[in-house]
Amino acid sequence: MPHFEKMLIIGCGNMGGAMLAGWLAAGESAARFTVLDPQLDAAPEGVELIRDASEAGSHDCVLLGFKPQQLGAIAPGIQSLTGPEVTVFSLLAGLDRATLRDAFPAAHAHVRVMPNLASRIGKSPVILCESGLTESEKPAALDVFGKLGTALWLDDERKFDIVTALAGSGPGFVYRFIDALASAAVSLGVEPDMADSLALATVEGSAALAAGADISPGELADRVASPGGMTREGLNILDADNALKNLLVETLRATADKGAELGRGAAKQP
Ligand SMILES: NC(=O)C1=CN([C@@H]2O[C@H](COP(=O)(O)OP(=O)(O)OC[C@H]3O[C@@H](n4cnc5c(N)ncnc54)[C@H](OP(=O)(O)O)[C@@H]3O)[C@@H](O)[C@H]2O)C=CC1
Ligand SMILES: O=C(O)[C@@H]1CCC=N1
Repeated sequence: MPHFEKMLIIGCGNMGGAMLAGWLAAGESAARFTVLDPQLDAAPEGVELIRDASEAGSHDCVLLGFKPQQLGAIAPGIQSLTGPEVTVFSLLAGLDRATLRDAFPAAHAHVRVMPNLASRIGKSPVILCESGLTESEKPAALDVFGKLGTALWLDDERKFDIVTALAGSGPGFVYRFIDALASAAVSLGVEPDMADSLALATVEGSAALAAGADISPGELADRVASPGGMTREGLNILDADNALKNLLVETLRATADKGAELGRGAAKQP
């Protein structure tokens, strides 16, 4: 029997909505999905939208898409949806597999999933860490989430918060960088509209080139810097005392620390 044929998405806001849009854009049938979300205005065409757990039909997996801080309040009301035939996929940042097992003890398997908002356009990394899947279900899970971009297993769960910071939160940091690049140009006299559009086009083209290149981004940076030319002077500012790298180490550390804090908060809940 095929695995993960019918998914119930519980909480379909920014992230759940981006994933659902990504699956539909990838050609998945809308009939495979039901959304449970009390306030959501509408679900995409053909996707069933229910407001209460009591309205749910059958499904073989749920995708938890509400906030980690809501686990204690929501879990008791969805026990009946997470029985022994159902795999729990969780987007809840910071919440480990043990917490998911405690919250949904009857479920068949528990899988942490960390995508990002580029799921909407099929270009998200998706990190998975499982407990309880059978050998035939593992590739099926990779296939489902691989439709949103590039899915991969992380076996060492201790690294989940840091890869969440990198790949889940990462778009936030990249958007901030694009904004800062444009804003720096504005402060040096470039018109705001032109600065915004040049900064975005530069990051888009650079990422696409790096994705298709057979050399690393570090080497590509050196290729941009013509010997004796302009770019090296700018790179020297970013590289001095590892300024940019150190800033990003702090950025990822603070982000991952918050994941651990969210995890401890959820583990304390009754
Ligand atoms: N945003 C991102 O880029 C990423 C988010 N995540 C994870 O995804 C999850 C959701 O985050 P995000 O999408 O940003 O948050 P949102 O607030 O946009 O989405 C949460 C959704 O859950 C709904 N909800 C609230 N209460 C219930 C309930 N009782 N039953 C069902 N649904 C409910 C909310 O409705 P309402 O708005 O009406 O309260 C909302 O639609 C989090 O766990 C986060 O860690 C993971 C990776 C990236
Ligand atoms: O900010 C958050 O908590 C979520 C997790 C990763 C991205 N957004």
